[in-house]
Amino acid sequence: DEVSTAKNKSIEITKGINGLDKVVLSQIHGSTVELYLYGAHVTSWKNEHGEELLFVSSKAIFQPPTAIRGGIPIIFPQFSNLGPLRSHGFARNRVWTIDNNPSPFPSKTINGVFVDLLLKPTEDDLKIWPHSFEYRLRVTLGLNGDLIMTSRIRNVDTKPFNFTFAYHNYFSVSNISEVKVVGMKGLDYLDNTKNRTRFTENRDVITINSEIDRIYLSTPKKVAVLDHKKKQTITVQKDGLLDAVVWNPWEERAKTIVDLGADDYKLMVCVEAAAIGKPIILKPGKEWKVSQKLSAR
Ligand SMILES: O=P(O)(O)OC[C@H]1O[C@H](O)[C@H](O)[C@@H](O)[C@@H]1O
Repeated sequence: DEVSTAKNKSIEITKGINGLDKVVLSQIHGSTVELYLYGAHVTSWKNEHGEELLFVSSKAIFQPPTAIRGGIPIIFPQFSNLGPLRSHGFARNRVWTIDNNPSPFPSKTINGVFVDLLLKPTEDDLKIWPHSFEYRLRVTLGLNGDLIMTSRIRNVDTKPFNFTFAYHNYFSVSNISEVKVVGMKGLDYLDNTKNRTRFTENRDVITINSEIDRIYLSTPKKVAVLDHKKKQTITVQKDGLLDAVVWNPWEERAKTIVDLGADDYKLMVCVEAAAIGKPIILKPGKEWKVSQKLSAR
């Protein structure tokens, strides 16, 4: 019964693959989240039945400076090649620290178990991106198994800076042919496979049977991934993040990605909560606060 199966919620700091530091959050009904300090990278999110909801590549490389292929990379301060930095910026390639003394941040999630991580630029980072910032990430596993990620990015410099951002969610799917992405009808998108030409989506439901790489602009707060075979819906609820990226490399492009198994593209879809279309301009002393909540039902 309910009482005898309930465990205590817990947070455990342990070693993951290749001895990298990993945090494991566990909830009383059995759901779990795992994240690496390397990249503040969530690599696992399981429901109370122990079913994995995120995709991680069978060939993922858990070795800095390579970003982990799968899970939830944090894309900051640059999405893709939209600026002078390497693809997707550097937050996913840095070792974050645990913030044991986070600045005041009331947890709205009752009975959530959470960890706070912190990233500040090093001298070398300031050479490639000369802007002082403090990035605080709170990762919360709710009592009901929801995964909530809240980002607070503060400009501690003397000049404004601009950036783009994404929670680059890789979801696990039974087969890409079973997947429907909903919430984009009537929206404009930039097609990354066509030099970011702007088009308008006219489908109610997006099905995927070839390479897709699109930045949907100003989407509703909720977008969803339906998996017919799993009888599962994953909802991405965004707060402060206007855009949503949908990506699947499909067969040919997948072959060019060294850390993606040949057939892995069938088992994943990326639906990312992002701020790309209108880059964020942050003034000195100001903080930008956004979040996403992932639910699987
Ligand atoms: O290979 P990565 O740098 O991790 O990028 C993986 C993918 O991320 C996003 O979804 C972009 O829209 C894609 O254009 C890119 O290919």
